[in-house]
Amino acid sequence: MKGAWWQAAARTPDGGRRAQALARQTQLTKPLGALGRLEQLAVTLAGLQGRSQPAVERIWIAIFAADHGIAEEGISAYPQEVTGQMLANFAQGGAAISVLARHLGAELELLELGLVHEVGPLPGVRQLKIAAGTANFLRQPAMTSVQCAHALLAGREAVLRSLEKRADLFIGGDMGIGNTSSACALACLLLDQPVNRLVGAGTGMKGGGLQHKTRVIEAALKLHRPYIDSPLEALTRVGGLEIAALAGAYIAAAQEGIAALVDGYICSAAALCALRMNPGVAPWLFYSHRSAEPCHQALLDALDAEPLVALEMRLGEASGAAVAVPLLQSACRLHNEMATFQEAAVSVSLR
Ligand SMILES: Cc1cc2ncn([C@H]3O[C@H](COP(=O)(O)O)[C@@H](O)[C@H]3O)c2cc1C
Ligand SMILES: O=C(O)c1cccnc1
Repeated sequence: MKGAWWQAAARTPDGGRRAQALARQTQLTKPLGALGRLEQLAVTLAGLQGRSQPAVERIWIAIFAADHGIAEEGISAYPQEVTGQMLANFAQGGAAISVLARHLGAELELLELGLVHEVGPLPGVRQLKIAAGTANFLRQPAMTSVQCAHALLAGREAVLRSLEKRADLFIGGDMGIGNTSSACALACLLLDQPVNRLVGAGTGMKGGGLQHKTRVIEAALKLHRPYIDSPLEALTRVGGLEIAALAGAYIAAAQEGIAALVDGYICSAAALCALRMNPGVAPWLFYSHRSAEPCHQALLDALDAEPLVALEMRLGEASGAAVAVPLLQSACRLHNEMATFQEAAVSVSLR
């Protein structure tokens, strides 16, 4: 698709602010480099936010929920109804991300992109209903190109709303039973790797169940591979509505100039799509955690990403990103509030 919005140039981070922040780090009362990667985080954020005092105070978390047709192949340990039921749980405040968002004082935006098992209107849930879930990609493309474009746009619109509320940081999250199969299929296509090297348990497929999941994804890739000539085509054929929305959000974040913190496995698959669709996205993404899913490391390697924490989490819902936020906040507060050698009358090393 020539001339689509996702191909428009990403913004360039502010090199002047970045250089200023780097200079300030040399003046703070600590041996240079002693705060490790926290120093780099503050310097990078200063460049992205275009301000000498970077901040992560207003946090926007958008959770994209959607069903996956591939779930009918028995590739998840949980039934498809759980997608909608968990969306209701998010809305009622009982899910992991509900707790973490409250803890952070973050805005939690819930978006229903398309369910098979409708849950009816829920307070606080934006219902877009792009399709009744994706089609089963073992038999046909998961999405039409129009559906995929709608989902990409849903992600962009979430980013635009976060900017209206003057958010400092955008976080996307996923909910969709079966989406580890989609993420694995995407990773195999984008990284040109065999399924058995990247496939993982997801919600808990082990032994024969995992073998079955592997065979289903292999068969699906055999069907689609001959038609895949672009990352967008891969996303359309084996992705999910929520994965496309996440990719759209990362691209829009880079175009509109807001830093995004990437969650785990599913979000990293979306981030790799986003980068392949628009390479200017790369500087705008921070990577929060390393998921216990084996495929995640392969994706992180391809993204040249070193996540902030590795807690063996494998939930999704933006939960890994949420737990990493305090690290970004610490980096900012240290950068902004520590005394300089001059202010504290501490001698600078002469050696
Ligand atoms: C109760 C529950 C809450 C979740 N929250 C996120 N996921 C995560 O697990 C699902 C992907 O795993 P699979 O591909 O094996 O279905 C996604 O919905 C993802 O968001 C959950 C899964 C369950 C069961
Ligand atoms: O790491 C993730 O994002 C993940 C892992 C398993 C299931 N859902 C999400």
